[in-house]
Amino acid sequence: MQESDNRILVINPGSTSTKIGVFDGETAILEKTIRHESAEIEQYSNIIDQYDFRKRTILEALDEEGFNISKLSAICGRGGLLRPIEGGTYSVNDEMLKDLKEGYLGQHASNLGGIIAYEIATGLNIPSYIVDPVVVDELDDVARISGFSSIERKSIFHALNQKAVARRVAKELGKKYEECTFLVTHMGGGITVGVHKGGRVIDVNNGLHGDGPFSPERAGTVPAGDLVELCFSGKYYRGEIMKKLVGQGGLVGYLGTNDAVQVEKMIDAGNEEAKKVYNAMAYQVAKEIGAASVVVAGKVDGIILTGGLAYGKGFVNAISERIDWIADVIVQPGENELQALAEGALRVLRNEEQAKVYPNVKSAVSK
Ligand SMILES: Nc1ncnc2c1ncn2[C@@H]1O[C@H](COP(=O)(O)OP(=O)(O)O)[C@@H](O)[C@H]1O
Ligand SMILES: CCCC(=O)OP(=O)(O)O
Repeated sequence: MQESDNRILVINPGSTSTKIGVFDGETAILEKTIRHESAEIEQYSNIIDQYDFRKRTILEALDEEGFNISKLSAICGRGGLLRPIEGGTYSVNDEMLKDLKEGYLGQHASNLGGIIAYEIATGLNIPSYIVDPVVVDELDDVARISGFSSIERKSIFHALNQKAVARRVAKELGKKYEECTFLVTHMGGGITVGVHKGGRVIDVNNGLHGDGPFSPERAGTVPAGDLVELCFSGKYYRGEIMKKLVGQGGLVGYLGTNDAVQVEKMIDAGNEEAKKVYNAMAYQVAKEIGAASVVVAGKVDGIILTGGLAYGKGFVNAISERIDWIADVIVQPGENELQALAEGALRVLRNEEQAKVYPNVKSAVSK
């Protein structure tokens, strides 16, 4: 190991996968994605119930690759649905663990990132961190107003990857991230479209159970009145409705799978329903990007398409042909989250930054 004191394990639990990495300094020596079918995930009623299964998955994967965890110097997990906070690297502390276990702003696999990081790290007597959690909140005030005075719009999105990819593209363009205006679209289990301006994400759809396009496992925006009728129809418990919005929504609801590769195979085999639904998802993503462009009056340096779905050429084309009149479309398939987690931890381990203490300033924003 080049940098003997800086071997970092990074843990990224997503809705359709668990991704892990081991880094020596900035260099990845292991990156692994373990995909989870919706049937495997659906047997758990709460995210916290997935704790043993996800932790075991991680430890078994490390074992298979012959990694000795006693050599680690820190563990960094993807941060979940905490109170709204500014971006950065945070030490996992008791208050954070409490909010992650409860799911302060809701239930999502990323809640497990900090918890698993802490549990493994404590056994090894090393520090644990999270970086740029899904609740990073940099919204302009105008974007908080929903139109329903009892409900405020929230910033829940792929903050870690959106920021990491936007920084990478800015560098490739020879600019600073803070000088650019990008519309960044992350397309994974959930789909979020963020408006990045002056180094802040000033507007974004709530990708969990708020608004925006439907996704492999989420319903996105649904007609509000019809949803209210369904909630009070007596046919469903609260938990069942929530599952129809998150987990069993989107592609899962229509086609029974969260796997876009599978959907593409169904389409190739002549399944017309799969074609219609997949095309509708591309249509909704494009529509959301169009709406986001209006936030900055069309003055956009680039539209970035990223996340697992950005590997799908047909899907990307179906989006691009509707939006490429706005700005150049830059496709960055997959994500940079493992690297971003490692770099966030490294900045602290190298004393370039101090770890932030949770919770901080923005936690006054209402639930
Ligand atoms: N080569 C590919 N072509 C099309 N879709 C893909 C490809 N690879 C992965 N995907 C899809 O991307 C989605 C997962 O994206 P990902 O960013 O890994 O999600 P998450 O982090 O939420 O688990 C899945 O629907 C998966 O099938
Ligand atoms: C909760 C917003 C982030 C998100 O949707 O992540 P996944 O795509 O990994 O589920």
